[in-house]
Amino acid sequence: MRQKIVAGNWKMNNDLEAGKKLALEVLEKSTGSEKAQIVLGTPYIHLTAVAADVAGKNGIEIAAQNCSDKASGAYTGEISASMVKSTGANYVILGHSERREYFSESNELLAAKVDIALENGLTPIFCCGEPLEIREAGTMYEFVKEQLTESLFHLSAEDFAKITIAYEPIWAIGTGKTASSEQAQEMHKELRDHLASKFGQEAADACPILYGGSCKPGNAKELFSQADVDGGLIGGASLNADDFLAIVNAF
Ligand SMILES: O=C(CO)COP(=O)(O)O
Repeated sequence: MRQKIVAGNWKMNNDLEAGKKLALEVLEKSTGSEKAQIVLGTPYIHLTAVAADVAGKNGIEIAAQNCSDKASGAYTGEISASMVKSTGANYVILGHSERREYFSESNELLAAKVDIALENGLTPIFCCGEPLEIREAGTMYEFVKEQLTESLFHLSAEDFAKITIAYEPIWAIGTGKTASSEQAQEMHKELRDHLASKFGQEAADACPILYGGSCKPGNAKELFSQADVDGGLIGGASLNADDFLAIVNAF
């Protein structure tokens, strides 16, 4: 059976003290026997402290929200994959639509980020998803498949086996407008078939595909009951430990 994962993406929220408090609250309120892997995606500056406090406890894993496509050197303000790994984080969220939009991250750049994350032992949570106008034009499957093709299809079978995907329709992020469970399932199935066309059915069947976009305690169960929805990437609701754990426990 595919691994179930519920990952919080805190985005640019919480100063260090508030972040540590939130992570400790998630630890306290979790049991270690959740059916889904819990991942906390914190800002860079929180990684070291949060990893020291909670990484590996009750099985909780830590994620960065980005990393550089470069290994090291004169790139002021950047954080490398090896630096992320050295904090105790084992995951990195890559290609979030906010990074694609506000920081001009292209599919090609993201292919390089995926490579360097894998080289450094990080599990990429690779985000994809279409804007509203593409959904309305009805070309969303082609659009999202192309994101996967351009950023992931160069991978070896061995490296592809380490990838987690998060489908996040941009029109559902932070808007309170969730994709219906049917819309999520249809896209996830399309993406899994697309991955199977490149990596084979067995590899595609083993790849966790998470849903993100206004996923809340009230709709998580319905979304997670879909055959190809293997968990969630949670923004707003991950900033509250009770809400976040209610989503984790929707499995
Ligand atoms: O962007 C998201 C997670 O990466 C989703 O955010 P919301 O859950 O706040 O809609």
